[in-house]
Amino acid sequence: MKHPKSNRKVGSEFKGLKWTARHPGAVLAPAGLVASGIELGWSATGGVIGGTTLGLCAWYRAHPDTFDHYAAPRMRAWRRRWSTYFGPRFNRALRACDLYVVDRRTDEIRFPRVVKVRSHSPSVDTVTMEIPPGMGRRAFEDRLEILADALRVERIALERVKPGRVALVIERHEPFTDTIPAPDMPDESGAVDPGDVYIGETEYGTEWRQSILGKHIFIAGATGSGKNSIPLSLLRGLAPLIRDGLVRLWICDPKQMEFRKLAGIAHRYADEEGTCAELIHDFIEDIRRVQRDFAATGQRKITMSRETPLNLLIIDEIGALMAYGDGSIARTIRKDLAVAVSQGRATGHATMALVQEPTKDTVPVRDLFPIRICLRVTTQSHVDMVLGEGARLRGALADEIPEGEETAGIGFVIRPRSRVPQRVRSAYVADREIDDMVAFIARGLAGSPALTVVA
Ligand SMILES: Nc1ncnc2c1ncn2[C@@H]1O[C@H](COP(=O)(O)OP(=O)(O)OP(=O)(O)O)[C@@H](O)[C@H]1O
Repeated sequence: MKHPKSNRKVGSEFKGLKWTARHPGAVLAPAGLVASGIELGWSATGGVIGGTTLGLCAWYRAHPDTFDHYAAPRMRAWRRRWSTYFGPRFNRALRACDLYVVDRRTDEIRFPRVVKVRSHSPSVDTVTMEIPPGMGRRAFEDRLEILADALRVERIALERVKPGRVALVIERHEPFTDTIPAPDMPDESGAVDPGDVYIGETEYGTEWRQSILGKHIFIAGATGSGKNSIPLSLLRGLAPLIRDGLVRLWICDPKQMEFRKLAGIAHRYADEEGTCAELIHDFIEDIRRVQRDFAATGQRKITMSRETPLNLLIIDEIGALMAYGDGSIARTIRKDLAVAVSQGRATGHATMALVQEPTKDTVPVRDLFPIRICLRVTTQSHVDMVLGEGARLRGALADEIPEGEETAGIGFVIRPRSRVPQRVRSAYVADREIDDMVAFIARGLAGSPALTVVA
């Protein structure tokens, strides 16, 4: 039944009760501690707290992978929920940005209410807020910059969760302020593990490493975002294996830029759309050849040697190839890549495709690549196109990375075994270092001794 609205505000005791019902933990946890202190004694309660803290410290030290995955995001989100996105200071920031509405009858000020805080990574929080009636999403959109200044954070992006709810994706600070120097080139093949090659750093201060053993990697980034530095960093790490004929490069370079320098050390190199399609087709034929050898010898897995090397196909600007001609090349490439991705693992054939714009031409092939890297892109929608649905909401603000050399090589990958984006930066391989690498590889390519390393 409809009833007339009163001009009186809801009593503060009932507001308090409502708040308690919404945040039972905030009341139950301290109440539980006091009850335990009274019932079990303060020293026993202190012992339990101390034991829990010690257990967490031991977990933190002993198993960083599981701690960073399970415990750290929850602890960080809890801390930020109650220290940053709560109370008068947070409301003051909202007020300074005009992010509130005033009830015309009661003159009560209503702020957007924080419903959930997630802190998937140390540098990004996702704060879901319920917006009060009378306030639109546009109000947030228009004030994101001043809100970022008011909260003293790097930048804020907005995602719509559902009607009446928005999520602020808050990038607190930029973890990468310096260029990461080019990776060292090991002297000997024995010092390289192709299953674990250095590319750069992660926002956790750990090394960003990647396997090329039958892996398929898709790299998206606008022009100047630093895409090339990813394959080039990998190649420096793999240099002795390429020099010794244990890894073969197949390069499609329709743009004829940096990769042109690698033409002399590549097993195959093509720089026109038609010849690129042929090269990709021959790569598939190579997979089939190894499969036939497997069938003949009963082998099931490649052992890296000069006779059976690993193969790495790099396709620069796959978008250009997919959009070329009458579509027949795109169809062939798509079919061939589907074979490479589904069957290349056992035969030691890895692929790496680079693209400036993950548009609808490239979407069909993008889904074939299990590992995707998104550097700076020009549109919000590109982020989820590359990294998967909801990636931007979980903090992958790749469209918000400022354009410029100081941010080149910065991007996001989805952390293995989770859907959480991780900010990464690849090392920078300058022209001089590409030349050094090419000279190093070319010196030994012909006539180095046969070597066998198990992949
Ligand atoms: N990893 C990096 N770290 C720091 N600076 C980088 C990095 N990669 C590239 N740069 C700088 O950014 C500039 C642009 O990089 P680059 O041209 O390789 O980007 P790209 O994404 O490959 O562009 P395009 O698609 O146009 O080839 C480079 O000239 C270099 O100065």
